[in-house]
Amino acid sequence: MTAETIVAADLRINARWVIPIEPARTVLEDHAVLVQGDKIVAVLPQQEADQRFRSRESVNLDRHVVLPGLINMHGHAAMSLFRGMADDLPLMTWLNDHIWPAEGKYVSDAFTVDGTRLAIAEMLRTGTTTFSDMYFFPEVAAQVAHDIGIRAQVCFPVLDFPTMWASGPDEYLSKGQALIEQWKGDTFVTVGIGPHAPYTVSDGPLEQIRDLASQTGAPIQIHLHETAFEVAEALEKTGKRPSQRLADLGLLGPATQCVHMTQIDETDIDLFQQSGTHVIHCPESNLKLASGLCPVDRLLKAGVNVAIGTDGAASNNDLDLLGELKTAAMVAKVVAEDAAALSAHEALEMATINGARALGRAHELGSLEAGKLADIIAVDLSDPFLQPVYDPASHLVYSCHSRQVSHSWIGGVPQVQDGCLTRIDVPDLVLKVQGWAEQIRQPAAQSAD
Ligand SMILES: CSC[C@H]1O[C@@H](n2cnc3c(O)ncnc32)[C@H](O)[C@@H]1O
Ligand SMILES: [Zn+2]
Repeated sequence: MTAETIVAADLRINARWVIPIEPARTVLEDHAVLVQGDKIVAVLPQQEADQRFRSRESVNLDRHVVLPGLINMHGHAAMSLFRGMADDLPLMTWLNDHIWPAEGKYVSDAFTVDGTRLAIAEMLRTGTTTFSDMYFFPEVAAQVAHDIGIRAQVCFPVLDFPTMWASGPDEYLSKGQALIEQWKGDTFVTVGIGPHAPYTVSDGPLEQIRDLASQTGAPIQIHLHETAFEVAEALEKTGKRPSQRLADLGLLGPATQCVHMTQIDETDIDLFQQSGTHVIHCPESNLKLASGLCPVDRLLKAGVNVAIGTDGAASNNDLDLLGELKTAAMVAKVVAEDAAALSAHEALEMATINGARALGRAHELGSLEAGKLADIIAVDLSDPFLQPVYDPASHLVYSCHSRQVSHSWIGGVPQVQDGCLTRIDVPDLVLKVQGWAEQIRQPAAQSAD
């Protein structure tokens, strides 16, 4: 018998429970996660780790559950500066009468720096390690995410009409193409194409988007079938459901992520299943704007990949993915009329491995397995009101609050330690956010005088 070689590691995380996501629906007890550089090298029982590894640093999390970092697949990060500005409105009134005028007035590169930092601070603090963004000044959001060290899919916007970022489809696409080139090969930032919605982007630009995506491999993310009105209006104008129009234009496929999908019939399910298109479910935004609800259970049973997103903080009104999971699980049961629909483990898969699949990064993200990137979070289950703990997966989805996220590492780098952000100066950020709020609040204050 030969003595086993001792392997060096940078970091050892000892956890009371580990939910690795792969293998599916597994809860490991008293295991260790070993990290070397930016990757996981082993997930194994602590006693075995004692024999096989020597680690430079050890973190003992003996009241915690450790799992892969969460993946928030849809949002508009800088819109955090509009949180609570226009509530209790349906989608088109919210957009036409409140959000789009405010964006025209306030959104700039400086707004995007501070708004994106605010969103990233909230997401990191609540367990997200990768997010997808669709907003103006994507070059700014990409740089902010990269500098902080959070992973981001940054989708540059495309609309038929001019905005503060571009004068029309040709400029959106040429600026976006330059961004794709700039970030090629980066481990933190990937660039996607973000046609806003079928009702704001016409066929010509959609065809250009299809060609750019196939030339570059860039993913496409689009708001789709958000409301019954969107589908009815499209049927009236084009004779087609928006999903069919996108399919006919060649836009559906494994690199396409469709956000919302509250209106689904059997033809949509067939299109998505056959093309490998992903659905991004945003239940809280759909509830708050009274848009409708995505039938997640039906889609999952049909083999469609469903990931989860918060949408922006102006329609949610937070970026807390654990909270979103609870909502998703509750709503899925009512929609399916089945209490077994979307179990706690399935909900956790939506926020981890399914997000990684939608990003085309399941080989390196979404589970705690040797060889994958060390994007790891820990949630402290010692709170008296979390006792007893029979099943940590149940607690994560149904009982925890995001403040119980205690630690987070991205590529092995600590981002949250004992509940504190390590790489963002929060007091300084809050001062800047208050400065924006004073400007944005001004018109209401004047009219009240
Ligand atoms: C093209 S940049 C993103 C654009 O989308 C707007 N937006 C935010 N939330 C939603 C939503 O739920 N449906 C449609 N559009 C949305 C945002 O304000 C930007 O203008
Ligand atoms: Zn959105």
